[in-house]
Amino acid sequence: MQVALIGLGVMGKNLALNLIEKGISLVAYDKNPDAGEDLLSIAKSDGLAERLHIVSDLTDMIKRLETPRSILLLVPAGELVDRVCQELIEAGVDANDLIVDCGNSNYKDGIARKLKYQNKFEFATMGISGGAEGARHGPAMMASGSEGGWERVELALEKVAANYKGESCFARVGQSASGHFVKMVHNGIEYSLMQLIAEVYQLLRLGCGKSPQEIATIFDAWSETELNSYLLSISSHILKLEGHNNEPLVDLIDNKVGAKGTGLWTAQNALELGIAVPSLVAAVEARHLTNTYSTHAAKEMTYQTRPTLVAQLDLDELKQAFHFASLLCYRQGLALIKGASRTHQWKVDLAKTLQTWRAGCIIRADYLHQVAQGNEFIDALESEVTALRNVTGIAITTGLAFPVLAASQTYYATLSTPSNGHLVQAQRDYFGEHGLLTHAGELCHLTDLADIDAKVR
Ligand SMILES: O=C(O)[C@H](O)[C@@H](O)[C@H](O)[C@H](O)COP(=O)(O)O
Repeated sequence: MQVALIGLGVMGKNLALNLIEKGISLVAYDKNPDAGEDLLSIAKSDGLAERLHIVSDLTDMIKRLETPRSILLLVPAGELVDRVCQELIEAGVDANDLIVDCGNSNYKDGIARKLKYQNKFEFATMGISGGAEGARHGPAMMASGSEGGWERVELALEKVAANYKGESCFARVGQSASGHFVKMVHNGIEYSLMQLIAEVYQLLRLGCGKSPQEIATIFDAWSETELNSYLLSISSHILKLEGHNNEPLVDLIDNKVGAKGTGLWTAQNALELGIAVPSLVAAVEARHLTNTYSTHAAKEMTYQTRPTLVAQLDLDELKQAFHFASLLCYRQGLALIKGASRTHQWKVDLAKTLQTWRAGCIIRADYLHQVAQGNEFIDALESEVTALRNVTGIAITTGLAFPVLAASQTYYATLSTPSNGHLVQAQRDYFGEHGLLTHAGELCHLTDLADIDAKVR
């Protein structure tokens, strides 16, 4: 089996080592020759170099590849993807060749490129998750499209991808650019889970006066249960890191949170599609808010722990609330994927999607089998519904910020309690003249509708 890989940055280099380690013959290229040299020296020291060919230009790459060719792109999202595609066309790719964009590209670009290159080569998309570690030892791979070329490479990628109980975390999840959409939503859920863990940490640290070490101990205990997840484990490890004077390393990190765009796209697309994902949107806004005040101002902010509050907070109830809110983050993400798939006729297979998230990716968690059981399972978790309500209530009274916790509680309350939409509709009707109040009047046989017409000026 032979594939090519263009882009030997952190993800590309590690995926290259994974591919050749799994017995795949690889032709690799990066416009920065040092990246190729670096990869070759690592491959040599790992005894993997015999299956690796570093080329210095794309024409040489095209010559070396058996036809039809399979080429993976791991270059930064945006116009660079098109520049490389154009260079590959000039280098001689043909209509039977498969080129897969594996970066964090916007799915809308994927749809456009599929049309743009349809007579030049087969363009496909695949989301890869797991960071450097995942790429090296087994990432999650969310592929999409019905291009004939997939048959040629999917066996190899199934081997390269993470594996969960004998099943590969490589799958073709749906049509067209749904692979990038699913990866985008993966990242949207990632943002919300990271923020949720930070909010539980904040409640325990500032709300209850616990030390990072004590919070790490609580997270470790939770990791012994079905709450075990990659993000909880790394958070516990981070909170245990200390300097020479036992100062928590986490305290030396600036509060300003970065973002490369996939979370924002998730929020934007959800609003455009009319699908509510408040926990995922709240996580994006929480990052934005950290950038609205200066580092100095942040340092000036003080907070006094309130003993009364400490007594109220039950750790087991906190664990239940965290679990439930986490499930709701996935629920919102899956609802968004389902809605987008319907709108774009992508036929996304949610079971396959969840299979790709079982291992290797950033949002992998032991409770994913519960997510797979669907909303009925979540709705049956009555004690956790109460726990989320109670903990959110206590959290709010601290005066600290809990955007994802509160958004998750509000999301579930909106789905499970009577709506107040009728008044909003009546208000819209009042100044928008949709005839709703008049119709309501007629329904209850009001003969004189003067009261309705007597509008407030
Ligand atoms: O699944 C993954 O491997 C990660 O999600 C990866 O894609 C990347 O780390 C994110 O893009 C981070 O996003 P931000 O930089 O926006 O936090």
